[in-house]
Amino acid sequence: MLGTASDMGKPYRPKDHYFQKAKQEGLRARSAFKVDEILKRFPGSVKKGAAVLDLGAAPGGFLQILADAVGMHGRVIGVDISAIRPFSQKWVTTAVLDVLADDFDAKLAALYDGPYDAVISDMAPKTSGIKGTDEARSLRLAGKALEVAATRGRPGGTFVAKVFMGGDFEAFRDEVRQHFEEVKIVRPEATRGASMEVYVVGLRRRAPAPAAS
Ligand SMILES: C[S@@+](CC[C@H](N)C(=O)[O-])C[C@H]1O[C@@H](n2cnc3c(N)ncnc32)[C@H](O)[C@@H]1O
Repeated sequence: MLGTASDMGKPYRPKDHYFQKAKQEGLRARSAFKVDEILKRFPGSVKKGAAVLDLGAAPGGFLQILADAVGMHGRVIGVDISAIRPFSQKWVTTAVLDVLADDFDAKLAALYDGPYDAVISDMAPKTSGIKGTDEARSLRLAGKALEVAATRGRPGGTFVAKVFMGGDFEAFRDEVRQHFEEVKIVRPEATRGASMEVYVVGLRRRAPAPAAS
């Protein structure tokens, strides 16, 4: 994992401290620092040998951190509507997939059928500039990530999803609580100053209730 960064570039500056730092460290995106911070805050949330799904993974900053976190005996599956430059690590698989497409679940199962120890989403919609619309689109993506975690996540596993604050955010957090024993809201240091984004972290996925007979 990466060294701790305490000097933050909070106001929006496209080539800010984290941008420069990512470049120096050979990272594909400054967002790598966000997942790095989340993994450090919750030790054991992604362990060596784990199977991790990264939704909205392009260009691959999160994937670089996750690949190191799980190591060669783990699996990392990264999907995005944009293509992701391939990884040299054999345990990292990437694919172009739209999580909102009707055939997403089947295509994901064909890539790796799970179960996943962690489902992580950094998905963000194309922003319209209309606050309510962007919040609703963000929640739709996060809601899909939660659905995947609830169906393909291993009991005891981890969930992380980026969400724009506002709108039905609280209802979403409550929904995450139904599936995970502990829920935390994290705003990593590398988050840009004006951004409304936070990460909802679900720890220790509850075992699904047995089907009624
Ligand atoms: C902030 S970027 C992710 C950055 C990435 N975590 C990294 O570290 O490189 C958000 C991503 O969400 C993806 N995305 C948005 N809608 C999506 C969808 N319906 N299905 C899959 N990916 C989607 C975008 O294409 C974009 O690459």
